[in-house]
Amino acid sequence: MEHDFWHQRWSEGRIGFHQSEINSLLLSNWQSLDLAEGSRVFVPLCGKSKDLLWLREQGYQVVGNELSDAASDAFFKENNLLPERVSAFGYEIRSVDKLLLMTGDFFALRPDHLEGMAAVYDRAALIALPPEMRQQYAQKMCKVLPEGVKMLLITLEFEGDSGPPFSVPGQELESLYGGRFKLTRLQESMEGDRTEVCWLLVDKG
Ligand SMILES: C[S@@+](CC[C@H](N)C(=O)[O-])C[C@H]1O[C@@H](n2cnc3c(N)ncnc32)[C@H](O)[C@@H]1O
Repeated sequence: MEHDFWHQRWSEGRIGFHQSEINSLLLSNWQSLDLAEGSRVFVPLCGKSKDLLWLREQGYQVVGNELSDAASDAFFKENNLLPERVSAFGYEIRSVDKLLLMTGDFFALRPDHLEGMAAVYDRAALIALPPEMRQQYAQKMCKVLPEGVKMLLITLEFEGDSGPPFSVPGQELESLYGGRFKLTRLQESMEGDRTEVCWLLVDKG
């Protein structure tokens, strides 16, 4: 999926994926990760998700990554947060207490960018990508994430394959992440004719 596709969606406000409330599967399943307060949590392809704020409120150090500068800017403005801003490691970085947002390409991330990350929260990131990019995305994740990391992953399952969003069934997740992680299907909820599925991934170590 080309960068221009996402830049255009943000500039035209075509962001139907954005939720005005905290994701309910996040709320009911996050405790399964059993993370210590203060742990570092990575939120890839985060848009301007309010889930970032909820994670911060739980006492974690939250690091988001988003391609669109418009999305990052909107996140801080809409939540009345005044970030410090620097350009570093090829990313535009905005930060406030316990929350840092790296604006730039996910696929350019390196392991040192995600040092000490204890967990990942992926909602609507993997399902935003077409099949060949999902492979690259999962490979990149496995390359840059430190050992012992856990992940809460929220996917969609439905008939049809013209996305985004794309349906990502359990067998595909197993082939993408099963080499490194043990996958557990925690919960699902119906969203119209789509099923939103929440997975726990634990590093096999
Ligand atoms: C379907 S949205 C999900 C946003 C967010 N996770 C949420 O729950 O609202 C996918 C997001 O990924 C961003 N994105 C797409 N390609 C990216 C890339 N290569 N690097 C970083 N972000 C990217 C898009 O700009 C978009 O905001």
